[in-house]
Amino acid sequence: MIRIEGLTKSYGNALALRGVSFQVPRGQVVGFLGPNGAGKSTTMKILSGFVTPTSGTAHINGIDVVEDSVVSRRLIGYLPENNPLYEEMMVLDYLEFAADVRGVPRIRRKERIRSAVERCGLGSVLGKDIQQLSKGYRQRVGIAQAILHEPDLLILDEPTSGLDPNQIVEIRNLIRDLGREKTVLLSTHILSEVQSTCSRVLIISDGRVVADDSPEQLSTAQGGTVTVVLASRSGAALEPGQVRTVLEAVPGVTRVEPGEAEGSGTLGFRLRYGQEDIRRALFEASVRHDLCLLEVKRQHVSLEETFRKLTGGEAANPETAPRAA
Ligand SMILES: Nc1ncnc2c1ncn2[C@@H]1O[C@H](COP(=O)(O)OP(=O)(O)OP(=O)(O)O)[C@@H](O)[C@H]1O
Repeated sequence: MIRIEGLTKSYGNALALRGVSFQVPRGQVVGFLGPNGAGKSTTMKILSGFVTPTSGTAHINGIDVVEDSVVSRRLIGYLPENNPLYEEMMVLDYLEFAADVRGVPRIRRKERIRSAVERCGLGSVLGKDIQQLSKGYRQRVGIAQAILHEPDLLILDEPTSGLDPNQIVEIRNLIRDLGREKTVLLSTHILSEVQSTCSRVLIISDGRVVADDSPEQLSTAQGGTVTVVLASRSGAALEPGQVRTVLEAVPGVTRVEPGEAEGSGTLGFRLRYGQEDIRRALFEASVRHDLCLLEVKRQHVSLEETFRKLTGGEAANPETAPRAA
């Protein structure tokens, strides 16, 4: 559905995209994550035909978005960042106007608007001016205008930004519902949103894609910690330094830190690991060294930690951030 190859974009001397490539097959709901200024909106604007790339190509369903932007735009429903709407218009008038702009044939217009209104839950506000609406309802109007022409691909730039928690849940449910029949690319800063809505995550930092995987795999690939509580099998006193040496030698363990014990005669440690699951090797080492594992608890790195690691932490701004790996 989407094929992007070697996309670059410079605004004057500033390079917003430094060679972005990815593909999205039909039917996926993809979360596009990245710190401020990473290049998410620029990528989405290029796909939607509002910005021309400096180099590289982008295709929607095989249609070049630069060469054939009139055709490619028909395949896309786009909700821009900040959702610009005509505030003084009534919701119904605005949707009629949007259907006209989108080239929805007159004969189909009524039915398409009815369907978008129903899907986005706008029935009760059709007669209101847009300026009277809450931010949540405005986002629904923005999504309704994006689906009027029944596009196969939805590009949603921060659809839940500025919403309260209830509104966020409602818009998320709407996106999940739309994702059952459409391909969706949505950008967000909210990591939990990606976990609850998306089957795939693309992380972009400083104009480059730095990760592309399912939310679960992304966390797993970054490793995590295993907390253990150990006792001696024979009843002999445990010597912390010796036990630590045993644990450090377990294949896959990258660091051993002190952890919580469970009472006298026990020792607790926190073991950091990379990609490998260390639990089997840990069990075997314990048996070999006459140790009894009273507790083993594994925790993957959270998506939030993964994001910070891949994007250079809080200072992840193209002007100031260290270049991501
Ligand atoms: N019209 C423009 N003129 C000059 N620079 C721009 C323009 N639009 C974007 N940029 C710059 O390009 C870079 C990427 O911006 P972009 O808006 O694509 O990032 P983003 O990931 O969407 O950020 P945010 O999460 O803050 O919306 C930033 O450094 C930004 O300042």
